[in-house]
Amino acid sequence: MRRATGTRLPVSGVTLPPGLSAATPHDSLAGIYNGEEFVFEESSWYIVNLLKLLWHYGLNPLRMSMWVEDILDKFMRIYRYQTHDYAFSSNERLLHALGGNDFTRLLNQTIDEALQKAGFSHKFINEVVCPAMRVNYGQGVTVNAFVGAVSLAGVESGLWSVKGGNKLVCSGLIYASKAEVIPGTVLSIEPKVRPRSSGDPVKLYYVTYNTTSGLTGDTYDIVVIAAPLGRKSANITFKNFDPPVPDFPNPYHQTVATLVHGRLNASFFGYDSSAFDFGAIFTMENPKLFFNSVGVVLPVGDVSGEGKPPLESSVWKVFSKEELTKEQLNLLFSSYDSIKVKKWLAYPQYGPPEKCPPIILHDAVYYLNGIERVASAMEMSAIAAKNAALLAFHRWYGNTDHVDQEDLHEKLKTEL
Ligand SMILES: CC(C)=CCC/C(C)=C/CC/C(C)=C/CSC[C@H](N)C(=O)O
Repeated sequence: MRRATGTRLPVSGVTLPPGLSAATPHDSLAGIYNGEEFVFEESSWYIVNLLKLLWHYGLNPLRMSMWVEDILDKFMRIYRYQTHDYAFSSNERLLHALGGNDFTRLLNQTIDEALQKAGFSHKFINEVVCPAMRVNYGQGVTVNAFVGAVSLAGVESGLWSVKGGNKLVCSGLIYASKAEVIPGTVLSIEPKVRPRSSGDPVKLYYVTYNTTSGLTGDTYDIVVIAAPLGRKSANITFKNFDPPVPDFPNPYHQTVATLVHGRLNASFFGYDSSAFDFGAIFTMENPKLFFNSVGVVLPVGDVSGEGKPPLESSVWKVFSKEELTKEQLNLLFSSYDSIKVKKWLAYPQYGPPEKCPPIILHDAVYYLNGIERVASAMEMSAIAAKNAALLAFHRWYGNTDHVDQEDLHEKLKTEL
């Protein structure tokens, strides 16, 4: 793990000051663009930045950090609960155990409503909070307030990145678990009851999957689904379930990530190329804008700045709702030599009040991705996975004392 050099809003340095010095010559600056002009341009001088922030937004940035920190402090309780093997049978219960009604309320209101109630200014919400939602979740301030808080945590300074890419977390976990991976696509799951000469019959699930060698399958005691369910994502048929697996609406939001090796067009942003040193451009809501953010992709771990390519020949990551047309690319870049486009259903389409999909789909069928409706992030998926493992274990052995326990915070305070 390395300190992240990625997407950070210019307001985030306020809580963790990098020092009263100028940024290194290789440090690129962030700006907030409203579709016509920059409403905020980061300065490479910490003190100038601080004064600019105070001038534009008063104490809102500092208060925002404190607001997020307060939620984060309560959220971190989950690691303690899981260390003590406690599990939750629904995402709402998990959330309630961490922050009580304050947390469940966050699911039922927008980040806009929550921050307005907390006294943040419209200007700050539109110019700072909205761009953070757009870069992280491709949506505006109508997302639920919990994912809003996660998104704001994601633009603070002091984050860490995985050297080599986040995909190493998945391969590392598979390796550590010694799991045998069968490459293929799951098509259906069906309960099977196997009679036993002595005692109760064994309840199993037959999972059918398509592999390179054709259609095949196997029986399992416990099934854990770790892919978003839906017609456009994991299209799994639940055959002959009694009771049937409930249908739940699960809309996902399309995001297009375009990686471009080239030169950003300063004049598109109304700048002369010699004075244009933005490495991250966040955007406000504007129907005329065809992208959500543009940011330079930097290697993880190179804190010295040495080895970083000059901004003019960098790799840029553009997030947009739709695939960029040739005309749009030519507007945004004065020249480019290679492009990679990834269109995907990256996270839920958020819209409070949010109802989370169940974790338990059947006796021993568990579903992890419901937690994405609370907030979609790899940290959340890791928590959901550990919760499902603990839950499956406790339900298998009938340990009711470690499932859906109330007042865990108080209980663990006195236990330790
Ligand atoms: C409750 C709070 C404030 C934080 C929970 C901890 C957490 C999940 C932190 C993640 C912060 C982060 C890196 C957010 C970026 S947005 C997610 C990103 N788009 C992704 O796909 O992972």
